[in-house]
Amino acid sequence: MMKRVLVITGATGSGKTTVSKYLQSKYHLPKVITHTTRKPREGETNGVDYNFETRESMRKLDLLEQVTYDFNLYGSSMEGLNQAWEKDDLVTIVLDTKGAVTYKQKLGDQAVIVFLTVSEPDSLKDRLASRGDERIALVQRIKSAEYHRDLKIPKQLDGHSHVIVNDDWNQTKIALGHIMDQLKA
Ligand SMILES: Nc1nc2c(ncn2[C@@H]2O[C@H](COP(=O)(O)OP(=O)(O)O)[C@@H](O)[C@H]2O)c(=O)[nH]1
Ligand SMILES: Nc1ncnc2c1ncn2[C@@H]1O[C@H](COP(=O)(O)OP(=O)(O)O)[C@@H](O)[C@H]1O
Repeated sequence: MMKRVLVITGATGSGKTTVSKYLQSKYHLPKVITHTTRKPREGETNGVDYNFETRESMRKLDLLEQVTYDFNLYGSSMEGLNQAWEKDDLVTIVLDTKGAVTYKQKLGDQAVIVFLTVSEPDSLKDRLASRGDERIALVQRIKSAEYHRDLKIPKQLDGHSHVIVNDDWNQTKIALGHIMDQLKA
């Protein structure tokens, strides 16, 4: 089987982490752990949710791509991707849209993109608040250029992605099931 990576992308609060966790538990897809200089949120574990880095340790990594998102650095390595591929031919990764575009450009058909969105962008703020994000962090996030950019699918991915409107979780599970059926066929 060709090795592939299911790239989950979309705005903050659109449900990327929820989808990634569901794909891990229901379909046993290994997740590529990426690196960030962001501080861990409550409940996040180093080496599981992210490899949490300092600017110093981030600089020493050999990264496939790196972005700045809301003043923090995020990046993923070929080593991390290969580690996940050692476990399974189909793996998943959560990226911002800029990272998703890079993956599509570098990996072609090996990168299968899922763009998550909601029909009412204002609902994202409520979801972030109910997730427990600190108010200051939330306000800053919503102001960031990256947040606004990721509300819309980038033109390079338009027509080359599965788009899921994640309003209703049961519908999203059905849509993911269809994507998984296609990938396994
Ligand atoms: N390009 C890229 N984006 C990443 C990477 N790791 C995480 N991200 C993205 O960075 C953004 C911010 O992530 P985070 O602070 O965890 O907040 P979230 O949006 O609530 O998941 C999200 O769009 C993530 O998908 C990475 O290695 N590369
Ligand atoms: N379909 C949905 N309906 C309502 N809330 C949702 C839905 N999908 C996810 N959520 C909730 O929204 C919040 C943000 O989701 P999360 O997966 O953390 O988003 P992201 O990783 O894209 O920032 C979480 O509290 C999550 O439980």
